[in-house]
Amino acid sequence: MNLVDVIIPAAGVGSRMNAEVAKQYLSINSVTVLDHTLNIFLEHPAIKRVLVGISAKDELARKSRYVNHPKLQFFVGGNERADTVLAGLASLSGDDLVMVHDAARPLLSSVLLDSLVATPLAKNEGAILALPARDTVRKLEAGRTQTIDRSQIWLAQTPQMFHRGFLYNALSSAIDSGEAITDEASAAELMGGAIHMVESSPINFKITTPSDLVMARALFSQRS
Ligand SMILES: Nc1ccn([C@@H]2O[C@H](COP(=O)(O)OP(=O)(O)OP(=O)(O)O)[C@@H](O)[C@H]2O)c(=O)n1
Ligand SMILES: C[C@](O)(CO)[C@H](O)COP(=O)(O)O
Repeated sequence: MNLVDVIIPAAGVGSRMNAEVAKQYLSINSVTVLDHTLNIFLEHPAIKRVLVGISAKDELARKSRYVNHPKLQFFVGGNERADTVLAGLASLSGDDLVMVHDAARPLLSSVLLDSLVATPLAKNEGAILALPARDTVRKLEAGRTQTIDRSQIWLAQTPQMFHRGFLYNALSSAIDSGEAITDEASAAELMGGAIHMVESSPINFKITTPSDLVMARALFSQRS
């Protein structure tokens, strides 16, 4: 089995959630979103270490129920998600496999994690969970619509897995060149890296807005 380090970017402010605290600290069934996410990785046998990127001003991360877990470490993140991930990569050494997973995706299943971990990766490749588009896809530009061939459209999720050295170089280069990148695969593509798409589930959605939190709470209630 591949042994993998995980970086969890959790240094965002959650502006689209518009809540009193950053969304990773909102509660679902009395457990924070971050702790739900940590639980998935801390329980998984393929995971070596879990590195959580938090804001320099964070006063809540160390209240985690896993704060003393031997696999868990915190580091200070950056202004953008990519800066947080890069800081996490800089705190690791070697070229082992590393995964990046949003703190705000607490509904990842261990079965999907197994599928990703089992994906063989060359040094300049990546593997990500992604969801094929199900609905008709339409582009709206300058008031005109155009229907796009949905068979080629995949919605990127996390985790996203790479060899550490390749991802470090790809993210550094994308940040230095001022490219606006929202995930690791975008940076890898800019370096010519091939990305394996591992088919995911809509349940692994990201909690972004208040309606996502409602759905996540309903799904967790159904589980318990
Ligand atoms: N500087 C940043 C910005 C985001 N993230 C993290 O990246 C993940 C995905 O980002 P997103 O959903 O955009 O979170 P926020 O930036 O917090 O939300 P928003 O864009 O609504 O402000 C989240 O777990 C978030 O905490 C991070 O670690 N460092
Ligand atoms: C990485 C990501 O979750 C993939 O869907 C996403 O791109 C994160 O940030 P966003 O600002 O919500 O696009």
